[in-house]
Amino acid sequence: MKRAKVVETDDINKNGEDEKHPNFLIPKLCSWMYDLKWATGTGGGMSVKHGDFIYMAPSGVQKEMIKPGEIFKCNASGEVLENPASLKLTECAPLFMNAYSIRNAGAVLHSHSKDAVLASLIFKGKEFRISHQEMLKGIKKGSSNEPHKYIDTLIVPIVENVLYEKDLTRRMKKAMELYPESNAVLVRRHGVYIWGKNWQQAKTQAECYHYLFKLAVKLKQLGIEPDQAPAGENGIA
Ligand SMILES: CSCCC(=O)C(=O)COP(=O)(O)O
Ligand SMILES: [Zn+2]
Repeated sequence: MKRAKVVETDDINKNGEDEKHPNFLIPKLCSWMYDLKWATGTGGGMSVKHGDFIYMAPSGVQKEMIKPGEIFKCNASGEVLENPASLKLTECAPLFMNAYSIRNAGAVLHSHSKDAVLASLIFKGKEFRISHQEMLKGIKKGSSNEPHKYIDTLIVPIVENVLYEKDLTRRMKKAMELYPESNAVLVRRHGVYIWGKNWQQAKTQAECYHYLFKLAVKLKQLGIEPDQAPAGENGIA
């Protein structure tokens, strides 16, 4: 028997609205992304699953100013059921759907952060790699509950950019199938898609990935390979 979702009374605002509903969460999370410069110039965005439905932000709007009444409601196949403000659905919709259908994600975001773009450029091939960093522990191995270890090498597949966002769908799917342990796909010269089992995990993993992207760029500038095992480090042991 399906258990009814419990709504915490703390989540209900004075107008009787559930503030943990994606109609409220997505504007809040998009504003957080904007503040981090991950969703400036209308780019980037976020999608959250709630029960049997998938909620997505609109396209081409100021992502830090989205209102609860502007969020799209879709079914599990990504078909739009409600478009309350008659806006255009995000161009990222088919890419967000990859995370739901291939990884059973509960939330997915698309970031245009400069650190993600630079991380996609310091490695010329198909993979971003970094190892021996404490923040690796904040990222799970694929859909499992197993975190990366400090000594593991985190690999993020890189796909080449295309003219239109939706045309990235096939490349992202291919990258996800080739790299089942990754919870992110970098898009060269564009940004990154990151997902998690719920919005909290998508958010924390996104923070860890972005931290590691920034660090890798700096390490490269210092002539240190981000995936190189430590050598000649002689601190107290
Ligand atoms: C300057 S945004 C270019 C288009 C893009 O990359 C993007 O992520 C747009 O997403 P939207 O949700 O606005 O369709
Ligand atoms: Zn984009």
